[in-house]
Amino acid sequence: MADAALSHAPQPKGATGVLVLADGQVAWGRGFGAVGQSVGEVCFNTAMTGYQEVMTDPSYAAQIVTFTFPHIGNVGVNDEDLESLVEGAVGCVVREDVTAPSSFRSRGEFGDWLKAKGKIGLAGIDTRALTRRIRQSGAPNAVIAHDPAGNFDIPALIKRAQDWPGLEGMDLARVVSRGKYEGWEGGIWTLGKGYARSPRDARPHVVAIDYGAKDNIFRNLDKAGARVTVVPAQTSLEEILALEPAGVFLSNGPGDPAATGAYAVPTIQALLDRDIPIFGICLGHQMLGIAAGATTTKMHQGHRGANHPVKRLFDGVVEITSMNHGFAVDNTRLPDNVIETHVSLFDGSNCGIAVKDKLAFGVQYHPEASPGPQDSFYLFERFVGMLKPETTQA
Ligand SMILES: NC(=O)CC[C@H](N)C(=O)O
Repeated sequence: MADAALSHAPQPKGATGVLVLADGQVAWGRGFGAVGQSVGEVCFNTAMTGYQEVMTDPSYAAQIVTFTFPHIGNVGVNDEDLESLVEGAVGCVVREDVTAPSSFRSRGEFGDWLKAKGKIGLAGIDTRALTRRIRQSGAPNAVIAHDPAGNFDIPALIKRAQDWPGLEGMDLARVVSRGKYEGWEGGIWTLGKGYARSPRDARPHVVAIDYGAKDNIFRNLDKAGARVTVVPAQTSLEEILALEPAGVFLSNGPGDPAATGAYAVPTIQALLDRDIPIFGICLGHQMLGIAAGATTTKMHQGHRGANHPVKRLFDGVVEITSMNHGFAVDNTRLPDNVIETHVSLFDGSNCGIAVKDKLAFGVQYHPEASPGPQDSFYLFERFVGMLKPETTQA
């Protein structure tokens, strides 16, 4: 079977998986990972490494990730390259069949791992054609389905994709947020040493609100010298203040930032009013923008990859960044108190803001990498450097 592009073709012999778009087009392939069907928005990610981090990033909740890199799964999976244990992408679309893992770090096979996580894989797809479709017409809603016996009810799958309301207006942050308070332990990973142990001396206390966070953010805050307490998305202002934060961190997360107005935005506004230092990443950045009076929009195709150039406006330096977003702060109508600090060199969209007269800033990209370059680790140091250290030991 040749790599399948989108078409209205009938089911070819041997097809055990299919991607069914809401407009009725299908791409037939070979299923792997979990058996079943899942609905979501189809996006594409251009990173050449880091598929395990991508598939465990909760910001991909309700999305089906098309990897443009053709060989996915070939270095297997391990127990270290995880960004979260909560749900992320519902499935992935890849070009080549997953081969036997080849890496000294591998502890398992990608398809088995996806299956254990209930995520569906689909191989044998012309991922270039699918990516071009997304670039031309925007990210479509679709169902990804896997059945080893090859039984697919295509009209029912089309209907499921059509009935799905889509990401716009969808509040997913509170769904994927971890449910309990957690003290954070552990810094960033290095080869041969694993994850660093946090020193126990007095450090500035960061309360990190988990809207679907990637763990490498907390590891980087730890490395930059913070003591980190992770709290759920709907933690009240009073509970946050009772923890006596030196600063508050707003995490990345899935869904539409404008749909978090019932809980996140008012809390962030109140933190701004109290002049508490704030740092937001991706969804956290977008919600900080909304709290300060900006608006967000849904992008045509979004940005997902590990080599996106971003210009830092105050000194012109270009950072190569990791990205995963489908919404953006609208930089065509920023209020006077929101200063644009970074822009995308791909399309000029907003990539960073600072709130005037406050110690509050956010970036649209992922300075924590995982996967991706480490050009922007400095942001964690800048944030923790703004904060007062605790006088007593934690
Ligand atoms: N990685 C993120 O935090 C993504 C934020 C938001 N869900 C978006 O798609 O734009």
